[in-house]
Amino acid sequence: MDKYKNLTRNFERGIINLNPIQRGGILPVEARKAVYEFWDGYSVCDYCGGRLDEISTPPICEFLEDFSKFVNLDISRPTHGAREGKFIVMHSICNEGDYVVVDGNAHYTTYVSAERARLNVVEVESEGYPTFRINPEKYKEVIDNLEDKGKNIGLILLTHVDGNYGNVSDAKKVGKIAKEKGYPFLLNCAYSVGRMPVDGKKLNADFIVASGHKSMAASGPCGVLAFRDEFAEKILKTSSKFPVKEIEMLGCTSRGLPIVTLMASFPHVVERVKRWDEEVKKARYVVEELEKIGFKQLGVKPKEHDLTKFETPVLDEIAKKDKRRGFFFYEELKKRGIGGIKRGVTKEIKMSVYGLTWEQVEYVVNAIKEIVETHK
Ligand SMILES: Cc1ncc(COP(=O)(O)O)c(C=O)c1O
Repeated sequence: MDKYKNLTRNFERGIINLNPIQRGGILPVEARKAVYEFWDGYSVCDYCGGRLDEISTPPICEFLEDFSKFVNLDISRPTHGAREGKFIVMHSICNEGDYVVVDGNAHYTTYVSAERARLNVVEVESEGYPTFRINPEKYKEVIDNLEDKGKNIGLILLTHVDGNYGNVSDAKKVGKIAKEKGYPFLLNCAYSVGRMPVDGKKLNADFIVASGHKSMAASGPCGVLAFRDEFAEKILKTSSKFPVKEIEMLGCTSRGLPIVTLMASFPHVVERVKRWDEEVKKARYVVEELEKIGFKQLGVKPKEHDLTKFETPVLDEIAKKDKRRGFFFYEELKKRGIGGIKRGVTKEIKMSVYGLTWEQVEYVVNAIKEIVETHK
């Protein structure tokens, strides 16, 4: 039992963390304070009248209304994350064996959600190396092809910002195609809602899934599913035996600390998305500076999102000579108080400077330049 004593994160405090999946989930002070109030199990259930989304102390009910306005859709429900939101939509609005059309950059959780809902998945391939761009027109081709074969299409899904290249896809166009063809359209906003402004109706989305721990400054796991009124009947169907309980939510989803941090961070998140242009400038600055030392940005150029993937042949060359091999980069960064880059990997790296101050961004860029210059 000793292994459970004094659990620590084993991640340096105060380190600048460049891991893209973690940068959007850092809690502001207000949310950290809420942790101390709500750390017990079922801590949001003190005044529950039977359903999570109707709780007003703490203000979950109002939060869901505020969130719907934030993403400009009609109804919202808490989830445990983006993946659970995708599964709920697939399971409630599709029929077993239906086809889901997804982009070639879709996250693995899109595929496992579809599998769990017993659906088939067809991909719209990206344009491949080096941009990996998703061409909205290709959705039309894939849909036509499925229709010609007499297949039932249940859902069109697009990853708004993918987790590999940080490409911002043209949701509005894909949504328009889905609408013209008469299919519901789900936008996976795990990497967008909470970082950048997202307007569901403007983007022609019927459903948006968001991730609290990835992009809304919340503890994991939590997220939100927002959708249009017309899908309420299917998504919010209640149990015949327990008429107050929504089946797709298994009664209640996030019922403790994570949803509290999501709410406590919400004002901070609402403010930070207004500064999105500045975050994009930071990402472009990083690309401009690191391409000077031989890094090559993959994905669409110029950057429109903080998640940035580089090919790094220069690091690979150094790794061949350095006795620490691929680990030299991680170790040199660590010495300089920087973490979050995968250990031992030198061919390609993924990073983000989202939410760092300009001073920190410059520090990171200079540290990487110095490591390369002094080791090559
Ligand atoms: C594009 C994308 N969608 C979904 C997810 C999963 O989000 P969650 O953990 O909230 O289910 C990720 C995680 O990396 C992602 O990159």
